[in-house]
Amino acid sequence: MASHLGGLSGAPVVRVESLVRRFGPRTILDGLSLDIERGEFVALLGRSGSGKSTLLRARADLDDKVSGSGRLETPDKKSVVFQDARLLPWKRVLENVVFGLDLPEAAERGRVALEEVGLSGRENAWPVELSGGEQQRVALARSLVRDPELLLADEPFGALDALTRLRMHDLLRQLCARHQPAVLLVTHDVDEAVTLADRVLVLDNGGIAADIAIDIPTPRDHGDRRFGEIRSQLLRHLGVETKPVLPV
Ligand SMILES: Nc1ncnc2c1ncn2[C@@H]1O[C@H](COP(=O)(O)OP(=O)(O)OP(=O)(O)O)[C@@H](O)[C@H]1O
Repeated sequence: MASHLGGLSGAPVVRVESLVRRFGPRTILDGLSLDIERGEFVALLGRSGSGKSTLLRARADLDDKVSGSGRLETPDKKSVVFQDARLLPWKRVLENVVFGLDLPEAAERGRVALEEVGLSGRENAWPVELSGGEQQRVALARSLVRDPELLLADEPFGALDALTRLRMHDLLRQLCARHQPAVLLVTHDVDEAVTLADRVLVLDNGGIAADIAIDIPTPRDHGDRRFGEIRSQLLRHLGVETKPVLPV
């Protein structure tokens, strides 16, 4: 699992200070500040429309559609994973993983990355021949082969069935432990956030409404008492009340 240890060694990987972002007259992010340390795994929860994707995709430069202010620093070496794998259908799996990677050892690195995500032997398959979960594995391999300092993930497992999602949690946890990127994961799934993250943030009213360190050793058990407490705390911040289950 990612740890905070790397954070002792220097500046944060992501620095967001008093960030304001507006679409036309609507202010979506309203003075939001946030640091992510090297190797830290941060999950971002928030109601639909609260601005999670806007934060994840925020860029330093503004344009006609987006106005705002504040400071936003992210590393050059960053990768993004979306809900859909976005593979190039006319390229084989290995070609997708190393697409645009201009290195003599690209193919070898691509093979290693595919092995890491459990897809050895599928290098020459076409994307259409893979299941949704397998395609997301390829997307993860494509991200990690670039050795990113920051991995941005926008609901990467949202389209997968529950069992595949659990398997992907295990895989992502292992990959992050090995590669130690800083991670910003947007998710609707409170359990996913508590399972994976070092820190969970709740976005509300354009700012960080809660910032909760997850003090549970990994791998984490959903049935654990502390897991349940943190889940309830987060649900309250999201405006969902949970009632304790009374013994009968
Ligand atoms: N390109 C855009 N132009 C105008 N408004 C936008 C644009 N992108 C997002 N918005 C608005 O900004 C608000 C925040 O959107 P965003 O996608 O960041 O929310 P979210 O928290 O990721 O939501 P969800 O959980 O439903 O994906 C929404 O009200 C949305 O309509």
